[in-house]
Amino acid sequence: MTENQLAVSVTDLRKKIGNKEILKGLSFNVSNGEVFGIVGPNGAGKTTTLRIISGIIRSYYGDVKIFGLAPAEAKQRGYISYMPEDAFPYEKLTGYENLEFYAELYAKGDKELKDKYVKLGVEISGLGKRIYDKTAEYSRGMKRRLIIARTLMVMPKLTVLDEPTSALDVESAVRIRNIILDMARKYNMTIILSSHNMLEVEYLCDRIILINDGKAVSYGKPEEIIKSTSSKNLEEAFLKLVFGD
Ligand SMILES: Nc1ncnc2c1ncn2[C@@H]1O[C@H](COP(=O)(O)OP(=O)(O)OP(=O)(O)O)[C@@H](O)[C@H]1O
Repeated sequence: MTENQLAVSVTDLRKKIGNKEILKGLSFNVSNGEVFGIVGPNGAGKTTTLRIISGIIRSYYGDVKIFGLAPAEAKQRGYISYMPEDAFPYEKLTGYENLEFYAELYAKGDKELKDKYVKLGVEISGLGKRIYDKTAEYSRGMKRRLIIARTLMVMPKLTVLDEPTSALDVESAVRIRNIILDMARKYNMTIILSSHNMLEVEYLCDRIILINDGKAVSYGKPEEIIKSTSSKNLEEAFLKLVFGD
């Protein structure tokens, strides 16, 4: 793989908070146009890794490059659109106004570009006329659809989604997964997402890194990991790799 096909490269990433080592030497890369999953149980270090990649946590050891740039620089240039796990819309605004607000940040005064982002956001959200209601009146699933639409509509070079379907019912989770897959296929987007749902990443991701306690347990295509551990699915592979079940 040549350098310019690489969207993200992470080499020997380490992070300590206080005396606790949270990331213990993670290495992986993500190519352009790939949907990549960071998977692991609660507390494995997924959010910390995503926050470093997104340029939010700036102190760490190791080397991280986003399209050849330090994450903070890539963030500053507007290359990255990041959805935190606990992201919520502004409840006093309508869905449409929420999209306008976020579009403005990325369009930086370009009215035509802003309108293009908002139009795409409305379409991605699939909220129909409800987009003009105050988001305080939305269900949890509708709020998440709006937030996902907001994150994707600016067509970033890199989209980072922290647990996009956590705490959603089945119907909402399926809708969100379909949005992610549709956008990835239609626009060849580069997306990194985290999840503790092994079956979800098996469905969504081209390649994954399985992490536990800040370390990589496995890395590659889901089907290869399943095959190499003689498992029925990724969940079973994970249990074997971590607990030797
Ligand atoms: N600011 C902090 N101070 C102290 N410990 C922290 C801090 N941030 C994260 N940690 C610890 O680092 C470890 C990894 O946390 P992180 O949120 O990255 O994991 P995660 O895989 O995203 O977990 P979850 O699936 O629960 O969101 C956890 O043990 C967490 O308690």
